[in-house]
Amino acid sequence: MDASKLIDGKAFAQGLRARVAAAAAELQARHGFRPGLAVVLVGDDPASQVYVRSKTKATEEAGFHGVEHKLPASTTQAELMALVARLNADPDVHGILVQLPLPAGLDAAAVVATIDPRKDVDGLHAQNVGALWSGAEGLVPCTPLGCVLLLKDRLGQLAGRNAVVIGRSALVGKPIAALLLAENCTVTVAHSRTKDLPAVCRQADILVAAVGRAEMVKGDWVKPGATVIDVGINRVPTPDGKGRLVGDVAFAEAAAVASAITPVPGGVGPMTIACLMRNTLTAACRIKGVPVPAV
Ligand SMILES: NC(=O)C1=CN([C@@H]2O[C@H](COP(=O)(O)OP(=O)(O)OC[C@H]3O[C@@H](n4cnc5c(N)ncnc54)[C@H](OP(=O)(O)O)[C@@H]3O)[C@@H](O)[C@H]2O)C=CC1
Ligand SMILES: Nc1nc(=O)c2c([nH]1)NC[C@@H]1CN(c3ccc(C(=O)N[C@@H](CCC(=O)O)C(=O)O)cc3)C=[N+]21
Repeated sequence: MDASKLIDGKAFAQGLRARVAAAAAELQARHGFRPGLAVVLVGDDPASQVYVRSKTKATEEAGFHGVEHKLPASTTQAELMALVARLNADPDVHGILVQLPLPAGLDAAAVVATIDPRKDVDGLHAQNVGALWSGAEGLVPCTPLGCVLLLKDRLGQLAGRNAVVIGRSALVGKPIAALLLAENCTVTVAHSRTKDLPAVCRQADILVAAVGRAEMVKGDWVKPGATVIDVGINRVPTPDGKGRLVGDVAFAEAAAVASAITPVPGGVGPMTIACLMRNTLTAACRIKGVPVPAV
């Protein structure tokens, strides 16, 4: 594969995190506060533990105040809601992320509704969802924001392009569709009931896969010259038992046809973490009433 086709999310994310860290140092010097992020993890899903660890590391590197709350899977709805209420009231916390999915028996929608929308750095609260679709100021989900930053960096103007998003989750598919629509793309949202998905995908100048099915999107689903964003994170078994990460796109086949493509790992995943830092910086500045630095 021609290396210039690769969209290096890891490198872009490193740059973004460095700019966020510089802005945070400036805030500390001028206004005397640090952005604060609270990450809440319920239960002991090993994949979630990996993400939470990388979020905590990024929080430290950005010079933010960070708190990690690890709760047992036996946590009750009332206990979790009480923790969110405490974090809402904590003046040192400007961002709250509750890692999803929650263990069975806990109502994620009710928890999200409890988060102060100004601290909702995942952009999942109804107020932020409404703001995203109506063009008002709010907080935008991290993974979708990361995808669009990569697309604009690679393609410049997105207006008029045909975008196909596979997946319609509240965390990924729907907000990506909203952001691409705001960039004046013509957006199709495909899902498990879509008829002839390969033909729909072949229409796409921009193809975003957010499905959760390892290597589902084949090379002949990709329009020649298209830009492919692979959001999927799937661990597949290997003979040595360690497993490896693959995306929702069959990378080698798709890369042969596309003009640009994100790898997994090293594509959208690192952007999610960097955008979480960016959102926390934004939330902190708005809450404190100081200008939001452009990063
Ligand atoms: N890189 C990152 O930072 C992040 C990566 N992820 C990864 O992205 C992927 C998607 O995550 P998420 O949106 O939370 O997943 P969900 O399971 O919530 O949503 C999956 C979506 O894919 C659709 N779908 C499932 N099977 C098919 C199929 N055969 N054909 C077409 N559409 C299908 C579903 O359709 P329907 O609605 O009809 O059921 C649904 O809309 C996962 O691999 C996840 O690990 C997630 C978050 C961040
Ligand atoms: N409330 C909530 N918000 C989320 O944003 C959220 C969530 N819940 N639940 C789980 C998913 C998944 N997610 C990822 C974050 C970083 C990487 C990431 O950094 N991936 C690295 C590889 C990491 C590895 O090696 O395991 C990469 O793709 O290069 C992946 C996935 C955020 N999620």
